[in-house]
Amino acid sequence: MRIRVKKSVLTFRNAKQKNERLTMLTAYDYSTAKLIDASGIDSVLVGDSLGMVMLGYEDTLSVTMEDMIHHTKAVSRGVKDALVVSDLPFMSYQTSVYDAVTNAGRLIKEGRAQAVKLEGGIEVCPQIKAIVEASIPVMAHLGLTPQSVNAFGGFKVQGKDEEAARSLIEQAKAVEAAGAFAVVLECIPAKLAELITQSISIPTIGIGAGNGCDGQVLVYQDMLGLYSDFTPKFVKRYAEIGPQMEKAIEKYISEVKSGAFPAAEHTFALSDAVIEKLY
Ligand SMILES: Nc1nc(=O)c2c([nH]1)NC[C@@H]1CN(c3ccc(C(=O)N[C@@H](CCC(=O)O)C(=O)O)cc3)CN21
Ligand SMILES: CC(C)C(=O)C(=O)O
Ligand SMILES: [Mg+2]
Repeated sequence: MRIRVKKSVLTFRNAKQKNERLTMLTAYDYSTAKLIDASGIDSVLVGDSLGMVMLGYEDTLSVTMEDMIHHTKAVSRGVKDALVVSDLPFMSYQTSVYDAVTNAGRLIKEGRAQAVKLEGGIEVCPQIKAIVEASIPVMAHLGLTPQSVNAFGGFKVQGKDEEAARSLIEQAKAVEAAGAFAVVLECIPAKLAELITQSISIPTIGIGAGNGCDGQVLVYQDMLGLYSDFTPKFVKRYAEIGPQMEKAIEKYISEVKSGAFPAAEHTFALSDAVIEKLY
């Protein structure tokens, strides 16, 4: 049996010191969160990617605080051991330090997350500092920050030239200094992610950032073959659950049509005495 231990920001701090890799997956609902937690994951992220994989939007920009709270509540009810981190959605923290602290507080108080994540570097350091001062742990997020999709002109790899690479190293140092307990590095060259990882003392969690990070995160639908709108290069498919679901559903349809389902064992009986009276 797996030994189960409640994870916290200390798990993240200790992991970097001990050079142990951290594991993180997204979850957006109770049943999936429960399953992922029971597998022994360190952290569950209620990502604003839910706008795409759960709600069918083309990007994450339409996701609201209400969406995030709704899904964070469900995930928190399913998780016992993992650290639950919840994304602050677009325009819930960019507008002001006040909005950032208020909305971070809602994800903790109403959603029952244990930490929040927000996108950006130096420009959001006042927000990171204020949220941390309110005793809410903050995970930062640099590189391909999807809430900037329109500024980037698409979901494009970041930090490819010298200037952009230097800037990302500075941004990582800045979010650490502002008090972030970890930082997601999304879609940046592996060598740059490695350099950033060596340059700061908080753990880096990579997605499309190579093997030199202190941990990894993926969207669970991507790694299980449950999402097919696009498959980024950084995704490894650990299972093909989507096609398995399709096969099972096709079988259900054909068995209902043929009358093979439900069988006797799926059926509730009426006693002969009652049947006799009714007929
Ligand atoms: N299902 C899902 N998985 C994710 O990883 C994810 C989301 N949704 N939604 C929010 C963001 C958006 N992400 C994305 C989306 C597309 C690419 C993509 O198409 N990347 C290209 C690279 C383009 C380039 O070369 O610059 C690729 O081929 O991987 C990457 C990250 C990551 N996040
Ligand atoms: C991909 C991860 C890092 C994320 O921010 C999300 O799922 O929203
Ligand atoms: Mg996100």
